Order: sequence, then structure tokens, then C-alpha cells
Amino acid sequence: MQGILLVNLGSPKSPTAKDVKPYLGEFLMDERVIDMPYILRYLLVKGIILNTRPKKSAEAYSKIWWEEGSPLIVISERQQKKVQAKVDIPVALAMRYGEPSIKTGLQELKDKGIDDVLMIPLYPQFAMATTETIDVLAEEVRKQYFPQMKVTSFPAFYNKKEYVNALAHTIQNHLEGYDYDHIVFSYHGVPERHIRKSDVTKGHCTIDGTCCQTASKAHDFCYRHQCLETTRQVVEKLNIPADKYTNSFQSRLGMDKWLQPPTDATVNGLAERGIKKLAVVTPAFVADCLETLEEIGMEAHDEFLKHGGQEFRTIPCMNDDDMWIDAMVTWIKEWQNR
Ligand SMILES: C=CC1=C(C)c2cc3[nH]c(cc4nc(cc5[nH]c(cc1n2)c(C)c5CCC(=O)O)C(CCC(=O)O)=C4C)c(C)c3C=C
Ligand SMILES: [Fe+2]
Ligand SMILES: [Fe+2]
Repeated sequence: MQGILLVNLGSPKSPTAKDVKPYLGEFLMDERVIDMPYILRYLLVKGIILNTRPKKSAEAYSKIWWEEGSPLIVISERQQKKVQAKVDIPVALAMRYGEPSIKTGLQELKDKGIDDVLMIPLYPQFAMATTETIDVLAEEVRKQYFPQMKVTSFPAFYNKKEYVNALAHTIQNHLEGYDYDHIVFSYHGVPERHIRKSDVTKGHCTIDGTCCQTASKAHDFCYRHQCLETTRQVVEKLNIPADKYTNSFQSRLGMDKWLQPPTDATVNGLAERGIKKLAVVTPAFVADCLETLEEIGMEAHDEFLKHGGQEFRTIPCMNDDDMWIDAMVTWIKEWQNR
């Protein structure tokens, strides 16, 4: 019998340092997030980051927390319920870090008699820290606890027409009546090293500006290519001219070189260049979360105004918009009828 598992990143249980600490510990000890040898990662995460970051992160989380809980979790639950209402097989929800875990989600499906699962990692663009880490953990959990189950992972959907159409529709909706000067496509960043590690050709991804526009097998697993391609398809659909948009990468952590250009410098630079009305969209997230509501909606917003900008509009994620729900429903029905 068939069933669906939607998987997103996860959130702490509450916006307190006490609950943020174990969540960040699990997240940052993932070798596909901080890709250092175990001992070094342990010393960095447990010895340094977890001593200072939980308090700072908890303060940020408390600014965006909803009465019902973490926006990321609450929105993911809404997505799950809406998808469930439109398909005739069970749909469960899981998180890569924290609760409900992938094991809990698969158990919920098993209890309903499911042995054939389509797992949809809720990340449009492939990265070690997105689709890959979910695939690897789900396979470990399946092997250990549910060896009779078949779990098929839905690949990154950065260029699938249903995602691009739903994203373009959300952008258009939220730009209505806003005579913006410029729009920034801000993707979550990753260290450049992650792109090289995922390069199956072992050489294509030089990250020198043009590799991502030159056709290559590497692009099936190149986060940078997939981000740029999502933007290319959306701006083509919405007829946004080349001088009216910029790609950037947010949320840098640590000393490594991350994908360029950074969102904060990009937004501030646009204000300094005389852009007055800015819009920012965050296509790497399908649900609003700390990174969209606080880092963009509050921090980047304030900085834009401080640097001379006049109006800043954060375009919400697709969240539980019907077109996005229908995109997932289409993929599920295609899989059911394969
Ligand atoms: C080395 C660190 C990190 C990598 C690599 C990374 C990749 C990555 N993350 C997301 C999506 C989300 N990240 C979120 C929060 C968050 N991310 C990091 C670090 C890395 N992410 C940290 C430390 C945090 C926690 C908050 C903080 O302390 O700043 C979130 C928000 C979760 C929420 O509860 O709202 C999301 C979503 C992607 C897509 C990605 C790679 C492409
Ligand atoms: Fe992150
Ligand atoms: Fe590339």
C-alpha cells in the first residue's frame, strides 16, 4: 500500500536557549552540514558554537515564534493537511532534525499498513545539507527499523514546471501594486566546498561565474546551478529584465568561503546605489522560517532602510498556497499512477 512522507528541516521545541541547544547540536553535528572530521566537528560544535549561539538564536526565534509554535512546523502541518485532503493515500510529516522525526513519520505510515512510500524532501534545490542528508538518514532508518518498506525519494524540483509556476504565482501576487525598483532572489548559502564535493564530474564546478551556465552532468547535484536555474525560469515567466534582479546567498556561518554574493551586502549595496523600493524572495524555502521572517523580514529590511532605501517588501514563501499544494498533489498522483 502506498503512502507519502513530507520532510522539512525542523525547528527547536520552543524559542528558549534550553530547547535551541539540543536542536542546534543535532543540526550542526550532521556531517553534511558541517563537513569536518568528527573530532574537529565535535570540538567546534560542542566546544564553541553551542556555548554562545543558542542564546542568540533563541532571541531571534522568539521574535518570529507564533502562538501555535514554530512557523516552519506550523506551516508544514498546514501543508500536510491540505495535501492529505486532496489525495486518497495517507500523508505523514517528518523533520530532518527534532520532532516529528523521520522514524516517527515512517512508523505512522507503517501503522496504517503502508509499505511503499514516496518521500518528498521539502527543498527545491539539491545540496548535501538539504536533499542528500534526508535521503541518507531515511535510508539508515528504513534499513534499521522498516526493512520491508520501500522508500522512494522525490528529487530536487528546482526546475519542475509546477514549482516554478507556483513560485512565480506567489511572487506576482505579493508584488501586485508594488512598483519595485529591484528584486533580490535570496537563497540559503552553503560553503563553496560543498558544491565541489557534490560535483560528480570531479572538475566541472569551478564556481568561477560561468560553470553553472555551461551544460554538465554536475548540475543534477549542483546547488548553485539549481538556484540560478530557478531564478532564470521565474524571471523569464514574469518578464523581469536582467537589470532588475539579483541572486544572492544568505545565512553564512563560520570562516569558510560561502557562495557569493552574500544577501546582506547585496541588499545594502542596492540601497547605496540608489534603489529605493526593494523586494526580496527566498525560493530555497517552501515554508516561512527563521531565515525568511527574521533574517530577511527584519534584519535585511532594517539594514536596507539604514543604507538609504525607502520601502522593503519580503515576499512570503509559498506556504500553504493552493498552487503549491496542487504542485505536490500532481507529483504524488504521477507517482501513484507510474
Ligand atoms: C554550516 C551551517 C549551515 C548550512 C550549511 C546550512 C544549510 C542550509 N540550511 C537550510 C535551511 C534552513 N536553515 C535554517 C536555520 C539554520 N541554518 C544553520 C546553519 C546552516 N545551514 C543554522 C545554525 C540555523 C539555525 C538558526 C541560527 O542559529 O541561525 C532554517 C530555519 C529553521 C527554523 O526553525 O525556522 C532553515 C529552513 C538550507 C535550505 C540549507 C542549504 C541549502
Ligand atoms: Fe541553514
Ligand atoms: Fe555549477
